[in-house]
Amino acid sequence: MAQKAALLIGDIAHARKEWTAVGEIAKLYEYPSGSREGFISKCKAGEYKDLYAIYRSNDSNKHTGNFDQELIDVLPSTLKYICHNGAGYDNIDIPACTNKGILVSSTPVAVNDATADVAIFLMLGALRRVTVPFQAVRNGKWRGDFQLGRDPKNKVLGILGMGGIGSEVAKRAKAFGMQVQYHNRHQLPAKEEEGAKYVTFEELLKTSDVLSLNLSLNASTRHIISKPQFDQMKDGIILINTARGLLIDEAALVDALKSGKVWSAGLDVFEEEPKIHPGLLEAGNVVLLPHIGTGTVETQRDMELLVLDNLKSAIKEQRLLTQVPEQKKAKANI
Ligand SMILES: O=CC(=O)O
Repeated sequence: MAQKAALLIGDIAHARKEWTAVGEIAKLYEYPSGSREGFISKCKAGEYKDLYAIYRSNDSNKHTGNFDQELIDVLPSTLKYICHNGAGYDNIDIPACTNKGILVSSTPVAVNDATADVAIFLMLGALRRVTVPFQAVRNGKWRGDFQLGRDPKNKVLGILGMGGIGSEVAKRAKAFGMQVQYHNRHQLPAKEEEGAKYVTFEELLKTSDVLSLNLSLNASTRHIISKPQFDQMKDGIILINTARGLLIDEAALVDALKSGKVWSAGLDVFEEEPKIHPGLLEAGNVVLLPHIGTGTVETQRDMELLVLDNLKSAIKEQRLLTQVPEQKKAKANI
């Protein structure tokens, strides 16, 4: 039987040695950088005609664009697995992959701690409205227009999306003396609830002092926080988003910040990254980070190793370790 081939798109920064070792069980290709057109023409020219598995990442999306229907159509028919580096995979058309018999994995769990840490960092920053004094001290104005902040203690934290990251946010928030409640489509078993109270989406909006978004982006969650949801929230709510920018209608958020409905916000993700709505850049009550939730050496290495474990398992055992849930029932067309 011919040797299977694996393609790395983009870079591996922390597990290069482990990627090279995959060469013992597969032929290796790399597409380190380039354009979408360049990648599509290589596929069309049959350069990867024996390809069995791909390693790609949210970061390498800049070299290929989204793995949408157009791109999936030109991938070689020998391709069976896409091992994706990222907890979010909204840049991959999963139904299109399933239809072509391609199975996809992502990197849940490995991202949980680092992303939850950034959610808490943003929450504390938003509670203290840190942006104004943070900029003032660097500009030689000492505290500038400093205003008093708020304590997390005794505040109600609402978590929308209590998966791996949401649970870690809940654990950390309890250490600050917060009361935690959450909403998911289904209530979790008690042992996975981290002592948080299950409430409806409406109740979450109406009763949370701080709202943290920890859910994935898909067609049904796009703009899940928009004007009608802001209208239901408590006046002076604090909003934290470390998940995906498109969960929030940014223009509606800017209005809600201006009106005081939202007292402050902490954002690591934006609707049209790397563009940021000018109303957010101007607002002194918003803490901004440039999508660095998983940006630690330890987490990046853990994520890369998990992708490689998926890749090796696909090559050796025709099985993914962390297959995306939408595909759990799909079978590889092997
Ligand atoms: O945004 C980060 C990720 O999806 O892992």
